[in-house]
Amino acid sequence: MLDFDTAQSRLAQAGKRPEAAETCPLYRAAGRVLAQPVVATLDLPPADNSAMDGYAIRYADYQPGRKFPVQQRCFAGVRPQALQEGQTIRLFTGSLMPEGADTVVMQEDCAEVDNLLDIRLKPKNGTHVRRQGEDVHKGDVLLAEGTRLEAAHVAVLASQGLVDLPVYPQLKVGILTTGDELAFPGQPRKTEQIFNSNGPMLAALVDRLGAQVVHVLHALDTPASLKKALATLLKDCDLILTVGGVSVGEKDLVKPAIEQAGGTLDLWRVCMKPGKPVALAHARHKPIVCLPGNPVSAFSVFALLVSPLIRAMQGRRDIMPPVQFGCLKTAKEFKETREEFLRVRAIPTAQDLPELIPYDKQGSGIISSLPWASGFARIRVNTAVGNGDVVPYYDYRHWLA
Ligand SMILES: Nc1nc2c(c(=O)[nH]1)N[C@H]1C(S)=C(S)[C@@H](COP(=O)(O)OP(=O)(O)OC[C@H]3O[C@@H](n4cnc5c(N)ncnc54)[C@H](O)[C@@H]3O)O[C@H]1N2
Ligand code: MOO
Repeated sequence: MLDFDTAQSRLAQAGKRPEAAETCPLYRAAGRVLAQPVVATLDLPPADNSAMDGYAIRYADYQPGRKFPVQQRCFAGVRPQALQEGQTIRLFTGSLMPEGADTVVMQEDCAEVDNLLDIRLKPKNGTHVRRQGEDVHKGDVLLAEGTRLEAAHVAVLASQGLVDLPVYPQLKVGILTTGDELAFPGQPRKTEQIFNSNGPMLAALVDRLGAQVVHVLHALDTPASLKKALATLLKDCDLILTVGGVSVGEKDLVKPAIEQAGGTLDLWRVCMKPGKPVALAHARHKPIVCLPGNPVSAFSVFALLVSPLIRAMQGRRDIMPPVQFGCLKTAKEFKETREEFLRVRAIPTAQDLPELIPYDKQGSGIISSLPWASGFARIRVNTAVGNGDVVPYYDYRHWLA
């Protein structure tokens, strides 16, 4: 059995990074991955402007008690006149600074009567002016290639006036569930069947990572059914995720079906709990990850082993999310012969580290543990861990994004 960290880095490198780029409109850019760095072509702000509703003056003109005639009322979006000596121009937040003015007096610190401004509080030289380029300089690298675009990045791109962006094509993922005991939600369920929760769950996980779910297929436990499904997935997808049928049972036919389709098995079985029977194969240069059928195992393997592979194949820069730490709060002691990933809920505390509370049922079929938890606590192999011990914590927010 392969150790967890080796398996994680081998899976992360099991796919090709994208080469081609395509164009995506700004309004559809959230969730996409930049294929080129973005360099500023515009200073931000593009020109000095007022940070307050107030009055522009030349600081050198100020004397206590002096009244300033209001030369112009200059709203944001209006071009200001050049300020004449001893005068003031009425400005609003975002109005451009008039030529010759260097200071803005907030309207709360002065009073305008009959077109004359009386400044009641001595201003500070240069105050309340937002300087050209103080945010961004023309030529700055704003976003790196491989950045996954979120709303914050869209704000930066829009502020440069960009409408079309170079992005990598969306990764196409195919999902294959297996097993005669499964009925899809919406289909009639026989007494001997359970609903197929892994198919929809994996589709949601893939979608959340910003990849495209091309197929969610189901194969019966027969070589012919598996062969047909694999052929479709290999034709249409860049990455294939199968689930179930990879353990040691007589109907665990997925690995032989991949080999029959011309694939080669790269690894099988990782020293982790849940998730041991996970396999990695390649067919037609495309990675196929075979996830264990138990729903908690499939979910955990996806987060910890598959998500870095997907990020890499999407062309993202940061493929391995941060691992944090937390303090276990438990009445039990944990010790396993495999690296264990407990489903835990992290509770912030006044101290540095959050408390990690394990769900009371930790079996691989306990679906209710998944939405209850906020992440996984890692229990090192053959190491007894109990209340108050500090352990690595893998937060869903990072590992499923
Ligand atoms: N003799 C042994 N038995 C098992 C071993 C072992 O080492 N020796 N390993 C156990 C471990 S650990 C796991 S994990 C499972 C993995 O088995 P498979 O990947 O072959 O998965 P299946 O047997 O097909 O299914 C396991 C379990 O999950 C349910 N399942 C499967 N697919 C779905 C789905 N799409 N939605 C909901 N539930 C699903 C299935 O009904 C089974 O209950 O093997 C252990 N056994
Ligand atoms: O690996 Mo299994 O995933 O322990 O249940």
